[in-house]
Amino acid sequence: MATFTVGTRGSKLALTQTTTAAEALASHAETDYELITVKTEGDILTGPLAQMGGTGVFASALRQALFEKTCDVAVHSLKDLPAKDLEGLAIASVPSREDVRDALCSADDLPLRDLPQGAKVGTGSPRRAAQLRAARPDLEIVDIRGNVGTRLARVRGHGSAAEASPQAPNAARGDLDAVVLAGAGLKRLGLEHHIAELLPPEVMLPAPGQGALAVEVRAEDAEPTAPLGMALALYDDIPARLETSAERGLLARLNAGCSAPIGGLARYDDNPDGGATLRLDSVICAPDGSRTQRAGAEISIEAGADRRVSVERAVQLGTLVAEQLLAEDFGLLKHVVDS
Ligand SMILES: NCc1[nH]cc(CCC(=O)O)c1CC(=O)O
Repeated sequence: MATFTVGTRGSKLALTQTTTAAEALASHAETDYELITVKTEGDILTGPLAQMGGTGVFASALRQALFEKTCDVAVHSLKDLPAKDLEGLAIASVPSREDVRDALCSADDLPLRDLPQGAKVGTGSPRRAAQLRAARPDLEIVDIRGNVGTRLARVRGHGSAAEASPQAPNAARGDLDAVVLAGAGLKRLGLEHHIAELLPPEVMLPAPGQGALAVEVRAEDAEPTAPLGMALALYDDIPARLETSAERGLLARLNAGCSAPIGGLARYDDNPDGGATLRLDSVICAPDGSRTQRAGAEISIEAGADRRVSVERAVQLGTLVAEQLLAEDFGLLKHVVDS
């Protein structure tokens, strides 16, 4: 087939993720690709992320580029995609997932429990802020944003920044005691030496879709007979696809986006009989962390189950868990619904 074009945001993380996906697709399809950098609203606006309102600020320009045929393939961080599918486009692959956990990066590499009383911890995410406050009510949460390097520099100090060498990661200090970032982003950028602690899901439930990529194309290009169809299908990973389908099902039913204080994590585990269990856990937090509401459920997936049926069941699992949260609503849900 002819060369295909792949749209990407300009950040280092986006370029790394997009290149990984493009290389995999090109090798499955035995062809070449061309990268096209697209500027997105999320990269241009500077206000706190949580106040920018609406979902998908990072994704919309890339999707526009697909519709306009500026590119054939768009690679997104799955957690930045709105939970509702968009008519005319298809998520053709969800490749195998990176680490799903949130990472604490702190001065002197202190874990969460050892941070000094009243320590300043930076995050722009209401979900992370609320769960940090629930675990450590004494912390001072500071609203920050920017790319991974900028955020790390708030702890490591500017001269050292994200590019601090593994030999001297603590060469300088910033104005914060710690920041929380997705472990996946740090690992993909080769910055895992900055991670003091990968926060366990019991303490910090990650954002739905965290650590996963979504490869999106125009719907007709996802067909098995389309030039890239087989390559896209080969790049799709069943566990990652089912986990993220459940997590997106949860968000879709709650009508919530990535700036809502909602955590959701599904895990796919193989069973000895050849089948698997898909379990989804979720949390909604009061923004001040004073209350949290949890719900979870699981389904079993038979050996050799049809992929399309399993995806539908995963989405239903998300809906079911969302409805458990809605049924027991203690008034926290009014914080989650995006306008
Ligand atoms: N919202 C920004 C964003 N979107 C995806 C990632 C990291 C990679 C991932 O979670 O897959 C990040 C940065 C972060 O949350 O620290």
